[in-house]
Amino acid sequence: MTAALLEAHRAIRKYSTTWYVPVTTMPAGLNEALSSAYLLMRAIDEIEDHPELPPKEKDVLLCGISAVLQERCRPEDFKAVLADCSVELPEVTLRIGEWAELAPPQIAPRIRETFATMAERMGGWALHGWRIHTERDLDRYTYAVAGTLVLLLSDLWSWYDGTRSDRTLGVGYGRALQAVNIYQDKGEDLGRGVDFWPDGWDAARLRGYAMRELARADRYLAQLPAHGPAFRFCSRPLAAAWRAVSGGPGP
Ligand SMILES: CC(C)=CCC/C(C)=C/CC/C(C)=C/COP(=O)(O)OP(=O)(O)O
Repeated sequence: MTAALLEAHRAIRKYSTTWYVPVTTMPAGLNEALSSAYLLMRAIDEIEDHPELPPKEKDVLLCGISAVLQERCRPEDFKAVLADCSVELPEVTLRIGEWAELAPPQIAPRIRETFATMAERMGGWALHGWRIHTERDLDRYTYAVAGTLVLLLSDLWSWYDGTRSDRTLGVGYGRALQAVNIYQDKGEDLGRGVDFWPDGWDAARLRGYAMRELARADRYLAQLPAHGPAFRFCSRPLAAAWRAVSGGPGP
């Protein structure tokens, strides 16, 4: 294992109880691609969630990162975007150039495309104060920050060993996991002034939304080759998501 990949795994361990094992146990090639993807996601997510950054500045930083991802991804260009930030940013964000370089060149542009688009959309959500009033708003948010990740995952499985997967069900997998996070993190999110719950929704309604998407995620998983890397990557986080919503108020 290269020093760069080892560093990436250390960074993932700091942030994720859910994804550390799935990412770091993947075979060579997929491992670098998924490590790069996870850390690019975390790097931009830390800007979206930052408690002290003003919304306008979040949008400027996220659109600046998006632009560099659409250009040559030079580490110095990421540094220039982040240099004038008014608050201290976490290491995972400051090292975004390193994470972008980890991706294998044959598939790197596909990974960068996901995060170029995601960063721009996140900037818009932050700028407008995450106005999530209806189920359609929630659909659009869960698509932007998680559904599109599984579209990327499906392309990675296909690139790696030709694994075919259902991208419609894949969007459900992403939405499900994001909805479960929103279900679990309500107090924490409200504490920093962000409300992802559509107007008038109670726990039973959000849990119903999550369970409908979890059922799609189950079908996504069931269609993957048993015991292949894609199946192994997706199964554990999905089981954890089901556990998180089991036993709560019914839909
Ligand atoms: C390789 C890669 C991009 C993996 C992510 C795949 C995926 C479908 C993510 C859904 C979005 C989500 C719930 C992220 C939270 O991760 P987190 O690390 O905050 O989760 P945790 O707090 O539960 O550990």
